[in-house]
Amino acid sequence: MTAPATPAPSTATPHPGPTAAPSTRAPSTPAPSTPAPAADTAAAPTDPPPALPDADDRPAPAASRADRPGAGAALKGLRRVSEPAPLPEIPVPADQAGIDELRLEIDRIDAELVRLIQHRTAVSQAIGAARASMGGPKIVYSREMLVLERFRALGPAGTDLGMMLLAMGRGQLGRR
Ligand SMILES: C=C(O[C@@H]1C=C(C(=O)O)C=C[C@H]1O)C(=O)O
Repeated sequence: MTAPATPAPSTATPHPGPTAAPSTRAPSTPAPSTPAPAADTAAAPTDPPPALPDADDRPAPAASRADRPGAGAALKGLRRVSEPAPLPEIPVPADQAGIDELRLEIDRIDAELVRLIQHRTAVSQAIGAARASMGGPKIVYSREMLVLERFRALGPAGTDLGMMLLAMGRGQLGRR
């Protein structure tokens, strides 16, 4: 895929003393097995991942289990850009009007998610294009494992979501 016309702005502010996901995750959270990140958005979720040439440091996927020793230490490689805003409690609506109101909120959330995913994809592809132009690897598994650890806060489906985001960022770069 092509890189975005404008350079992706860097929103990552170095943060001394990262306090990433592990501190908020219960140690007893079951760890689903984490398959290798998908390399192609067009691939069915059940497809075996295609060969991924030019990766610099594989195989790291198997080491993504948060229950392995040192998982928390590994997450220190993920910077927390800012403290997350606390989320409001959502009361169960009492009537149709309340449901309609919450649906509006879902519509807003979804639109923002789509916008952010598009932005993330553009940022990821810009990094990939830069690395390719420097003769570097197309994929950095060690970094991808850190990204997936972040999404583990959402449970097993979060890992799937993280893998889909990684695949979107790879675009053509991840194809054979
Ligand atoms: C964006 C990068 O390049 C690739 C894409 C990643 C992503 O979308 O998060 C992570 C690692 C790399 O495989 C990067 O190295 O940070």
